[in-house]
Amino acid sequence: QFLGCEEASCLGSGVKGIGRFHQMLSTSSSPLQLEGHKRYGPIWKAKFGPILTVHVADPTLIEQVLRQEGQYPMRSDLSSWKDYRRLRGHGYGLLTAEGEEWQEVRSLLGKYTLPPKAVESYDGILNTVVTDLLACLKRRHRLSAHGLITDIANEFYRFGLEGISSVLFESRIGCLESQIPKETERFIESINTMFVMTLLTMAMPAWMNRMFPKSWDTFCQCWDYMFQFAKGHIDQRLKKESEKLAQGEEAKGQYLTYYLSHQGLSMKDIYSNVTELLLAGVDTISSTLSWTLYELSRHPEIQTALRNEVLMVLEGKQIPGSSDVARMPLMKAVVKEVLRLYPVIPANARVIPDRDIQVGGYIIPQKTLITLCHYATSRDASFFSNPNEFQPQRWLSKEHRHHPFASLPFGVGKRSCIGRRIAQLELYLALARILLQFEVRPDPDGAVVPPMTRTLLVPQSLINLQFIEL
Ligand code: HEM
Repeated sequence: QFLGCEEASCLGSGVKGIGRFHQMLSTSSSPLQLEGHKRYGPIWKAKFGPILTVHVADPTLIEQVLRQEGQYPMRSDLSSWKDYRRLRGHGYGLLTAEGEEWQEVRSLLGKYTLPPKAVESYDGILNTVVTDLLACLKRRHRLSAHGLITDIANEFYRFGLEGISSVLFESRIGCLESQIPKETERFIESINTMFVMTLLTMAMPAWMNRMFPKSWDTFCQCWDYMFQFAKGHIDQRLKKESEKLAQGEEAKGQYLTYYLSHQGLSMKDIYSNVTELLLAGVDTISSTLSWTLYELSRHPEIQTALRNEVLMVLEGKQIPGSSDVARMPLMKAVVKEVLRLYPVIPANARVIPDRDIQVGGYIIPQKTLITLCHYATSRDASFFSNPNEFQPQRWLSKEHRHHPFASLPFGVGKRSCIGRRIAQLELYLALARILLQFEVRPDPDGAVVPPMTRTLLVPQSLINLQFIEL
């Protein structure tokens, strides 16, 4: 149910006094954003279950919100993710922490995830993960009829989990081996179910969650497993470290868990941060990689141009490093374009906890959940010509500048994605080597696969691709 903004110049009435803002990152599905924008223009109020939220679907207005987000930007003041942590007595990780607590961890982690120099150092370990991904693809390729690999996202989930684990632990956890560890499968399943349950628990008022606790219970069980998985790996890794030290060996690690544990963070906070980083590194990578190959398979001329770019930069080398991918403008444009069309997190959110703000001539009262609809803006013909077409060249042309807030797949500002540089490096390293080994073609029987929202933006049906070995 939508309430058009034109009905009131102030969005205050009815917005104040809502008890629970469950939203974590997004309540707004992609079709809902497009429909809302079409019916009501760039700003409107809408209800999702018990949550009343102001939607903003114009880059200038999104910029206005983000410029007023304050010292400690907040995505939501209450969410089922936070409820779970309170219930179990867990700490908050970077995704869920707020205020000074958030700022402290953000500054600490940011030192190792944001400066390009710091991120470059992960290329060695990430390349070992890419080597295993290629072995996996070759195994599947050999066993398949006509090189058709079905459900490509499934291979990339395991790649995402192994990739983020390698950065967190500087060691490998076996997600890409031919015998997939049961715990890996269960971790990935837990993430997927948790996202679906996030939507269900948000759509119901709190009393309904108490009366019909199945969704809430399943949601908690998924988180329990994710925390348990992370704790197991952290304990194992830190134990190895202390054994090394006991034997007089130098134990200077180059991995995120090491940095966190040597900067005075409590074990409780390390567990919650690592759990949330593991979660953040799986679907994001898998989805972006799947959509990239899907689009490249449908645009063979762009695929060939990208392969040529990789070949030219590598000059006969087989394995690119971070300095090589930094010299691949088409690669960067392809990933940017994929994230414009398929932003894994299709809407972002902000709550300004302590003051009303003015946006596009409306007053948005403090504590209102504001949904930033960047799926809608990035498919809006006013900001991108042929908005539904895959045209990476648009990012390379100097004449066509885009509004800087029209496509924000990683968010922007102090609370933006802290893993974006790691994610980009991982995607570039994987894509470069996949394209050197394979030509990727669409599923011969395959229809168009549209995206849909399940908290995250996911393919509506499986993405199957034909791999031809080069
Ligand atoms: C294509 C890949 C990715 C995309 C599109 C993406 C997108 C996003 C978005 C939209 C946000 C919210 C930003 C905001 O509120 O302004 C976010 C936050 C975050 N992301 Fe990512 N992400 C990706 C990969 C990763 C990876 C690989 C990691 C882990 C290394 C990661 C860790 C995080 C964390 C910890 C936050 C919370 C930051 C904070 O609250 O301070 N992300 N991401």
